Amino acid sequence: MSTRSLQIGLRFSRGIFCSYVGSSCWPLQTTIKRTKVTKASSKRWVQRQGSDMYAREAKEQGLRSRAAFKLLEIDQSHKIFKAGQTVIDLGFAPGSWTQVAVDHTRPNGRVLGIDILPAAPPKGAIAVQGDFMSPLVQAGIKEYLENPDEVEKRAVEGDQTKQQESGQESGSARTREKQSAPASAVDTVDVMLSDMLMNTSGNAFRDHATSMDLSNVALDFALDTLRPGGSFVCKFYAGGEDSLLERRLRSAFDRVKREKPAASRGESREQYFVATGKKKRRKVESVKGGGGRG
Ligand SMILES: C[S@@+](CC[C@H](N)C(=O)[O-])C[C@H]1O[C@@H](n2cnc3c(N)ncnc32)[C@H](O)[C@@H]1O
Repeated sequence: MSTRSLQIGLRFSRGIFCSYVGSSCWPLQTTIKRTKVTKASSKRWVQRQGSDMYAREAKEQGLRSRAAFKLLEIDQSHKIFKAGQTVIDLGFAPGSWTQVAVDHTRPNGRVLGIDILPAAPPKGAIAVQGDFMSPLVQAGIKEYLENPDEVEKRAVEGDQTKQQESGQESGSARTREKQSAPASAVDTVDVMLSDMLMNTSGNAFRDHATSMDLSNVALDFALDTLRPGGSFVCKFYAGGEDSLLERRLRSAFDRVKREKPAASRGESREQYFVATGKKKRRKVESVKGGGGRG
């Protein structure tokens, strides 16, 4: 195992831009452990991709990954997307779900991707880099949702002035942003997607626990920000506690289904919850058993 530190800041970017929100780069020092990718394992991965029809088709259609086909199948069955919707895509990188969301919400849709890793958003989307488990990152997303036009404008302005700013200046801006980050809920999101998962460790218990943490925190955020009637699609790594997550979903949404799309590899324990028809007045406090660890 090799350990590397990454400086994670809350940065909104559009296309090839990489802009700070105003001057708010909140440096959250995050240590990410990475398993060394050996030559043999990367060769096996390349071979598998080559013989995989979804990977081939994704390449042909200009989609950033084969994962797009999972969301396309889910949308075909559950009719999640409509023109003009606001969509949040948690764990968006490399961005094929975001591409599907942009395409299916035209015209006038708005798609925001969040990922802990740096990645340029697909055309038509905006992205923020940060650890979604951080309350500061969640506050930044809520700030965006409360006034997306303003934040996008500031992102462009911030990009123009960023190069002139010193580290010290962004430190004081950070304090201002922390103080002004809104805590209020904003019911403006139509669809919340979460495909978040780091590389699995091979330890089924640990991978399941990590996945439940991510899913519960994503659901808490969805309860705060989804409109009544909104939809939540969430990847999870199956295991003993997924029935608790399902129970929470059932208390907050009219319909909840487990899905294993054809493009999801048979040997993988990943599945998806598709929850549609968010009930009115279902907030975190009324839907017990949340992650709440953020
Ligand atoms: C399977 S990939 C998503 C693929 C994506 N849906 C697509 O179609 O291209 C999972 C992503 O979740 C991200 N992720 C995992 N944990 C995260 C966290 N705590 N905050 C933000 N992103 C996270 C990973 O960095 C990774 O890019």
